[in-house]
Amino acid sequence: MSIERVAIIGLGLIGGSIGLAVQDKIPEIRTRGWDVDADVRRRAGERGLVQQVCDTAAEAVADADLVILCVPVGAMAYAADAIAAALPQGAIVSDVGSSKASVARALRHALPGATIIPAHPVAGTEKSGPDAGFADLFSHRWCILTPAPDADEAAVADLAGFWEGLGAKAEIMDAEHHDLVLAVTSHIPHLIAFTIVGTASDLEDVTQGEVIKYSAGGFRDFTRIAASDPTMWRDVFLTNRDAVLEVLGRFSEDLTALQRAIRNGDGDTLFELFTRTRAIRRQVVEQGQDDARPDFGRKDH
Ligand SMILES: NC(=O)c1ccc[n+]([C@@H]2O[C@H](COP(=O)([O-])OP(=O)(O)OC[C@H]3O[C@@H](n4cnc5c(N)ncnc54)[C@H](O)[C@@H]3O)[C@@H](O)[C@H]2O)c1
Ligand SMILES: O=C(O)C(=O)C[C@]1(C(=O)O)C=C[C@@H](O)C=C1
Repeated sequence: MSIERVAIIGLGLIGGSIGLAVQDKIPEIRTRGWDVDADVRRRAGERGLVQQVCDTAAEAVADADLVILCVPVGAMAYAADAIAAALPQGAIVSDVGSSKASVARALRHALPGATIIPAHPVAGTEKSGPDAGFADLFSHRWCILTPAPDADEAAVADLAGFWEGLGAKAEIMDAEHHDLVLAVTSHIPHLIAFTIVGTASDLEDVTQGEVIKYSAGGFRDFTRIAASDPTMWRDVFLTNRDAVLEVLGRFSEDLTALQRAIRNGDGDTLFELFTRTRAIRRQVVEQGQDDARPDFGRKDH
């Protein structure tokens, strides 16, 4: 089966970007969408995020061969319940959640017998909502598919082909492994940003407003990440608890070692680490994770 009709449930940053990307890059696929929030549905219609914004979830999925749930991970089960009765036989159900193992369990429970192929486009911004999406968000970015070992191979291939059609690079991964890798590369970095911006703001009393006034460079970069959607990130940490706590334990040990090095005047340890991390930055840039965010690098960003 090749995909001809996609239904997008949740029309915020990711759902809206998928809708725009399909219309831009695979226009032969028809797009319908629905969001629980009436204001989002109205704005999605105004922006043309999908060809048809529906009044109900049932109408959106009625003849879809691919349904993609683009809601916060804590809302996946509710979204699955909303489509359950109307889901066509044989349709692929996927999602874009930032954590995978617990979402897959929730979807299997809500949609017994459905063809469920979870996925995670590793692309986003700190913005959210129906005004945030853009068609090139997924260009040259990874989309990690985490099918169960007994998943329908043709459905996995169809979904991988769909994401490649949107410009992404598809990769297959075990869900638990995905959750550990993303805890390292995405979840803990966000937690660090939330923490440092929170700490700096708490220190405003001491610094009398100077943290915000003089924030440039490093702190400013952290504030972009720390501006990310609170609902989304609350749900990520609650659903990827084990992997996040494991990586956080290791991070805390490394931080304590740095604290000791600073206290002891151990410059070699600091220099060695900073040399190593500088080389890692070079590798990341060389591996060409092109940043498709339209405002990336702009002065007002
Ligand atoms: N933001 C990112 O950078 C990013 C990147 C990759 C994956 N993701 C994942 O994508 C998903 C969506 O994130 P987003 O950034 O698009 O969020 P968003 O807040 O921009 O959009 C989510 C939308 O889902 C709607 N919604 C909530 N509950 C619903 C329900 N039960 N039924 C229907 N609609 C519902 C909301 O009204 C909202 O419009 C999350 O699971 C997130 O983890 C986010
Ligand atoms: O670029 C950003 O602003 C993001 O936070 C995107 C990012 C990431 O951490 O890389 C955030 C969450 C996702 O699940 C995938 C991508």
